Amino acid sequence: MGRVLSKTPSRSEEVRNHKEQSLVRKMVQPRFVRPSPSSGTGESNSSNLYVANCGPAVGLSHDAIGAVFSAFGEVKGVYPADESGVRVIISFADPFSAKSALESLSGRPCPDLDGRTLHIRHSVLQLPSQTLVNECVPVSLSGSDLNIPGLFLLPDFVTAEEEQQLLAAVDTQPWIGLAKRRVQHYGYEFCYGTRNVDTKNRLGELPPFVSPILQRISLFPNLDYDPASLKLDQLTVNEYPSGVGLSPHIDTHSAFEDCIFSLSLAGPCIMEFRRYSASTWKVTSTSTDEEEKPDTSTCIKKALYLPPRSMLLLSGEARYAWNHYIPHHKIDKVKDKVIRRSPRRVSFTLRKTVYFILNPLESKAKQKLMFNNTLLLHLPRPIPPSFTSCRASRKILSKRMTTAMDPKVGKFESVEGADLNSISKPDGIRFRLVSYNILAQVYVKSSLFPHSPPACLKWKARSHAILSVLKKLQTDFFCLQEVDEYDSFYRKNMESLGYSGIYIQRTGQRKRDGCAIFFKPSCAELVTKERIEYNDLLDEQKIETSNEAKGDEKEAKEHSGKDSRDLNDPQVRLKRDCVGIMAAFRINKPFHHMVIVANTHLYWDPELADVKLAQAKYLLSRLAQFKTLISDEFECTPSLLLAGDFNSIPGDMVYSYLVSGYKKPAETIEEEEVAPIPMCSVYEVTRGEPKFTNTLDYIFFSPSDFIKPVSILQLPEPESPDVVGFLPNDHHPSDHLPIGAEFEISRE
Ligand SMILES: O=C(O)CCC(=O)C(=O)O
Ligand SMILES: [Fe+2]
Repeated sequence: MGRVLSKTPSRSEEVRNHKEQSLVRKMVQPRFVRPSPSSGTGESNSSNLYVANCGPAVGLSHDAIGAVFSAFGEVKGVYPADESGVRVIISFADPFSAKSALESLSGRPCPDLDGRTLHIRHSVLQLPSQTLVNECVPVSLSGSDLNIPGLFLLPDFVTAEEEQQLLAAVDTQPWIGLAKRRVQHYGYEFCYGTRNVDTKNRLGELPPFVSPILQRISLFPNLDYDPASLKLDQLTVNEYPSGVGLSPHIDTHSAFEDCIFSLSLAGPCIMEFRRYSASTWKVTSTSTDEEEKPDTSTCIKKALYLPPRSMLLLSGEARYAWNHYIPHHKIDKVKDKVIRRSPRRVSFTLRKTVYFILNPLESKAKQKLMFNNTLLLHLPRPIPPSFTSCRASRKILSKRMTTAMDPKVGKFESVEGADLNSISKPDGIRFRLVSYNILAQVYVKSSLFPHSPPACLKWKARSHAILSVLKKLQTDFFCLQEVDEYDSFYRKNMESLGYSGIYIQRTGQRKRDGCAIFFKPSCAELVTKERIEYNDLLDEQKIETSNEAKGDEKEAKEHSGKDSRDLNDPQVRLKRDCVGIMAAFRINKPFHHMVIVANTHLYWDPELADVKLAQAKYLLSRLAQFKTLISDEFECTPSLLLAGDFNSIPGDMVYSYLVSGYKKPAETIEEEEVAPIPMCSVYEVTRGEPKFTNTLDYIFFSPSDFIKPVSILQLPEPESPDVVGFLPNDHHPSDHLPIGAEFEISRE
């Protein structure tokens, strides 16, 4: 009788099995895709997650990602979600593991994945009928036939011999593998995760083999552009195998100047162009660089045949108003001919990077330069005594009141027909947002508020009065600052008023208040959120040292309320523990619309105006990135609201910076100071900024054709009896008053 063979595989068998399994895994990759923009977080009983903002293109291998997710259950596979290299599908063995991974990891930085903030949704299974249909757009053979201003195509820009030399040159260089194509970067690396260039890392001069092309470009006919656009310093070489295309996109506005040149080599392709109707392109052009997936009914499409050796120039309208893309086809129809794509097409895309000196995300060296310049140029300005909500400047007497608290709130007053013109749409979405610094109890000491009635400073009376104000305001969103006792008091009480909340506490140990956004789930569904910590502006290695120093200075600070350490040290100066929070909400009725709401509290001290400015810049850079992510992931144009206590008055550097993206170029301060997103203050564009106490708090919104403020919360006149003297008082439980606005969103 034969022996029963052992079932335990040998080591070599194990290795082979593993290899076979990975092969099988690759071959049978399930067709899971990202959920459609209208399906919210996807199918919540799915075992598959769609994870954005991580992948090989940002240096995170599928194995590393799988290891992090396997902490929540058995991971059956990690697959690219698309060709971007920054989105993956995680396939769990069961839906419970998927759900708990989503709940634990989504919307917060993941320390084991380079601190990237993951955006996770349940994935959906793609049905076979949804596979790509080859839509036909008539293909033009010449650039001028397309009739797109700023687009030029020059055939035979290089000779066949030069083409071979260029291909040979890049083939000696290492390729970076993306999901479906390979790339090389010269000058600066283009980072697919952020859709930006890493200006910290100059890779060097452009290689000598492109010099003849650069020379020839300078002789390009029709060139009448700003010479800055033509000092090309970035080259991306793309290699597409047959059938592989490129998704619709507009090259990143904030990363690249106007003129973009693309040389086709080795094989032809069809490049398609699409844009929204003329009335909307201005709006999208001001946003950062999103992949646009518009409603096809309002979109014009054109197609151009790019023969090998031709050079394409996209500039002006062609560069900013039209998305360009290469359909993923193996066969293209050009006029009446059927053209098979060659096994390989290589393109050289040449661009000029934009250099932002004051971008706080740039190199620390530049930050310090900015820092010193600002210090030299900007003298601290005292807050005028009329702005009484700045605690440090409160010196005037008020009458004492001892009666029980009787909170008062203003009414929403219509501003339709005010500066913003359009007529109200009957089927628009309307919602209200209130911003309110509720004054953390930790700051409420009678020594700091000597003129307020002592009874109204007590936590119990004040907290209940605040709740009563919030209840009376009946708004859809609250952006609250200086929220302490979030878990023990506000969250629960707001829940019983029908609100859900998200919260970020200040960093550091000393001050325990933070920023909260409360929203009505009946109005808006929370999709994803991100934390903003302004201590990110610090040079990380040095934080340790400053922390050590902290203990010694603690006592001194407590007495003065100020930081007695060396404020010339940027590490000390920038470490203010201030925070913000931003979130994307989906409003479902009467139609789907995504709204991004950000809430923050910037540093208070007028003497540290440069620090506040650095915080404001960091805030807008994060908001712009978040907006790009949301537009891209949810295929939408979100509206953008930013509220908070900015501790700045109109005309301050912070205020001027925040609205600089909206002003006409002639009005902007200096070119490098322009904010990456257009923002304007809702009070300013309607009734004017309030004359009174709240001139530190603002609600900004990003103007577009489809959002307009329809009412604002009235503020009392300075002489109104309920505000005469000092806040807090019996009618106002904080030293700030709530500000608010109602917005109307019309269908895009
Ligand atoms: O391959 C091409 O010709 C276009 C490449 C492109 O659009 C890009 O790199 O942004
Ligand atoms: Fe492009």
